Amino acid sequence: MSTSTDLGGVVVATPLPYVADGAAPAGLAVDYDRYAEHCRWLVDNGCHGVGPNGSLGEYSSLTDEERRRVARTAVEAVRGDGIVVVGVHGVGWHQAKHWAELAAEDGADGVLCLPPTIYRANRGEVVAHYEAVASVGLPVMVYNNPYDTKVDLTPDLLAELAQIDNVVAVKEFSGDVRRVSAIREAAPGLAVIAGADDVTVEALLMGATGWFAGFPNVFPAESVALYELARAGDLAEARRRYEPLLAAFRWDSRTEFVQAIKLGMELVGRYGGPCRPPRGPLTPEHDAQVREAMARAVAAVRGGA
Ligand SMILES: N[C@@H](CC=O)C(=O)O
Repeated sequence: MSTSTDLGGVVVATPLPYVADGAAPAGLAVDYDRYAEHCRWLVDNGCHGVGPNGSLGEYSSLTDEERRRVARTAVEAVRGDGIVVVGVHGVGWHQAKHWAELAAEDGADGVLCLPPTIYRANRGEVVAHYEAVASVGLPVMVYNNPYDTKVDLTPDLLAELAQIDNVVAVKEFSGDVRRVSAIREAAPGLAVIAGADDVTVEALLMGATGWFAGFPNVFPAESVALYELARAGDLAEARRRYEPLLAAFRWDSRTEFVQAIKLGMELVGRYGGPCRPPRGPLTPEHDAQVREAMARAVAAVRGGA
């Protein structure tokens, strides 16, 4: 169990299981029971928590009612055995703050928040956005994803955000592993969380305290083992286990990451299922690439390679 106040550890960004239902948006309803079972399975396999309503959780395809129920389902499923860090991304501060208030009411341990998602906010606007979200009182993990938001939370800007009460961590998704050291220098009190699967070991070796991304949905126990090896500085063993996983892990940063991770789950016997439109299925070429990457990863995990 994690009691981390910096929202560290292996916290899994969770996808949603949909089932056909003509009355639901796009004919696909969230299967809450299956989602609860998945959250529980992750913590039972050693993960330190779950992150509902991130981009992997297709939050932007949910109705408001669904979005809240997903967060509540996660809290109820893992309560006491892991942390729940709810995605509260919003087009502006009002929406993000609203979702943070609901997360607090529902018993979340923290929130994950992008900068305003609908326009390229300037520095002062980014600070005001996080002040509003942090005023709710839950620990806040800011989310640097300059590909989706067009706002880069640079080490210098993070140093300013770290001054805000309750801002405790950054999920670093830029892909630039140099950022880990730069952030630790600029904002020593801010926890750096590896935000993309294929930079995890590099980031953990350089002082990141968590891993918040998607492929632990496929390989939870192995991810926790890898996390512990990297945190302990066992580079040789971490690299031996990490390298066969990397071709799969790279899909976490690709446009079709949701579909790829759901296919990865199917390939290890879990339920993945479809995505809500406009996300479509993988092309045959991408499908084959994910399967090939997964075959290598699964062989390594099963063979202990
Ligand atoms: N970017 C994803 C996590 C990555 O797998 C999210 O925020 O949900």
